[in-house]
This record gives sequence, C-alpha cells and structure tokens, in this order.
Amino acid sequence: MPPPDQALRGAIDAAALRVAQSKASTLVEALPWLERFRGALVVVKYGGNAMIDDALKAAFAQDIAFLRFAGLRPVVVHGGGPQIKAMLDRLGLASEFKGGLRVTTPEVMDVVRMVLTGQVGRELVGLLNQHGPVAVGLSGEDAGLFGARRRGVVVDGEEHDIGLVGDVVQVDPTAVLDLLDAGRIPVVSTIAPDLDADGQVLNVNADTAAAALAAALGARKLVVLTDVEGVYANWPDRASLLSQLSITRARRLLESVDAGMIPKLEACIRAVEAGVPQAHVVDGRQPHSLLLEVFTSEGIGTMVLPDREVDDE
Ligand SMILES: Nc1ncnc2c1ncn2[C@@H]1O[C@H](COP(=O)(O)OP(=O)(O)O)[C@@H](O)[C@H]1O
Ligand SMILES: CC(=O)N[C@@H](CCC(=O)OP(=O)(O)O)C(=O)O
Repeated sequence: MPPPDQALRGAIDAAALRVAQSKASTLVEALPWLERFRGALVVVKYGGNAMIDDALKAAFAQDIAFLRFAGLRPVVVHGGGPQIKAMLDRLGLASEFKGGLRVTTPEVMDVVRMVLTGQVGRELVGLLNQHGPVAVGLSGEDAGLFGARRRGVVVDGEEHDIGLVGDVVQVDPTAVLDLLDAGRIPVVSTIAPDLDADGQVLNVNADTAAAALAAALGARKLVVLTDVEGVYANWPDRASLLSQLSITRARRLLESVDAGMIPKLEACIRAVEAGVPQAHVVDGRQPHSLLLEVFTSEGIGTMVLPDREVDDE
C-alpha cells in the first residue's frame, strides 16, 4: 500500500487527467462543426433582454470573437427594447406597444435612434474590440444598408397606426460585405430610412431586420438570442419546448404565441423561406449559448427548417 499522501497525490493526478481529457473531447467534438462552418456567414440577433447583465454581455462578445477567429463570418444585429424603455423613463416619456411593436412618435424616434445606434451599438462594439480591433458599428442608414416602408399592426382584427415604425423592404448589403471581406465584424442597429419620405427614419423591430439582412446576405444561419429557452408549442408549459420546427408549423404557431415571440417566429420563417438553411431561437441568458448552438452535436434551443427537412405535421 502506498503511504496516504502518495495515494492522495495519485488520486489528484487522475482527477486532473480526467478534467484535461474532458476539455480535449469538448474541443474534438467541435471539429466537424468547425469544418462545416468554416467561412460561413452567420447572422446573430442579440435581443435587448439578453444583454441586461454585464457577465452575459462579455460572454456574448467572447462567443462572437470565437466565431470570427474560428474562421466564420459573424454579423451582429442588435435590439435594445429594455434600454430604450429605460431612457424613455428617464426622460419621462411613456413606452407603449401594440402587437409587439413600439408605438413610435417623432419624439420617441429620436430616443430609439440615440439609444440603439449611440449607446447599445457602441457598447457592443467596445466589448467585441476587447478581443482585437475587429468590430465596426453601422446603422441601417449607413451606405443605403436598409430601406423601409411604414407599417401598421392589426390587433383583434383592427388596424392600428403605430407611427414611425417600418418594415425593411430593401437591403443593400455591400457595406456589410466590404467589412466582412476586410475581416471585420459588422454590428448593425436597426434604424432605417423611410423610402417614402426623404430624411425621415423609421424604427424597425430588430428580429425582422435581422431576417431581412440574413436573407440578403445569403447567410448559412440566423441565430436569434432571446430570454427564453426556445419556442414552446404550448407556452408557458415548460414540457412543450420544441427542438425543431417546420415553416408550416411555425406559421401555425404564430396564431397562438404571445407578442414577444411573434417577430422572432416571423423572422425565422422569413429567413428560411428566403433560402437561409436554418434559423434558431436560443436562450441568450445562458452564457455561451451561441457556441453551444454552433459547435455541439445536440445544438440548443429551437431550430426552424424548411418543411422537407422536418416531419412535425
Ligand atoms: N410559444 C412561446 N415560446 C417561447 N416564448 C414565448 C412564446 N410565446 C410568448 N413567448 C414570450 O416571448 C418572449 C420573448 O420575447 P422578448 O421578451 O420580446 O425578447 P427579446 O427582448 O429577446 O426580443 C419570452 O420571454 C416569452 O415570454
Ligand atoms: C418597432 C419596434 O418595436 N422596435 C424595437 C427596436 C428594438 C428591438 O427590436 O429590441 P429587442 O430585440 O430588444 O426587442 C423597439 O423600439 O423596442
């Protein structure tokens, strides 16, 4: 029998070896995904509710930097709903939503533009650039990236005017592609010029803008990071989380999901219909969820696919 201190040292060495082997197997598990997605353009929508915590924001920046240094081409489209609300509160202005979209008066539009492009976008660019001088912020106004038209919403069969809110109807991705070709990470805020009124800008929901951009860029993936594990068939029944979802079923689910999930599902449907092979709704409250989605066999959250690739009818 070895003396007790030697036995203890042996046990510690064996445990350390197991930890090292498990780290190595995590890296090896990523290999097929690194091969498959090398050079792939991935659009990541980062929702405002998934960026309320500093540690989570730092983990998100690490994940995006990881994708970039692993040879993918990530494009970040960010939201900022809670951050806009906080600024409106400070200014004594009300936040009002209809059908999941912010009612946007000219006064609110100024705040939305200031917070998304001047505050949230800047902060993300700063966090990403801690990993190297790669991130560049731009808004839908820059280099004709987005063109939008005003839209209303229908609630309980009734059409409502919600002010300066638009849908992206035109995308010129040249500026984003130029940045990607230069090895940069574009960070996009979703303010868009109104195609029908010179000099006017519109507030665009970040999920739908991300889908339009993913489609125009011919992205390999759209990943929507949010504050829930994925899409539930019977929200809020936690046992009904869906790992895969066809376009047809996603469209049917639109009739039963609540406000926040509607633009996300619409975004996934729009992107996949436009030829993006897969769109994901993933829990941004879980640190490194983006890496788990891209580089592990199980993936996480809900994946929306063309009908021919999933039988869920
Ligand atoms: N079927 C559903 N599955 C998942 N979440 C749902 C569903 N229906 C409604 N939701 C709600 O949608 C929310 C996500 O939207 P939201 O809070 O606006 O996110 P973000 O700020 O990331 O854009 C969830 O937190 C949940 O409350
Ligand atoms: C028209 C509309 O509702 N625009 C959104 C834009 C920001 C956004 O989409 O932010 P999240 O992704 O954090 O929800 C808003 O004003 O809140």
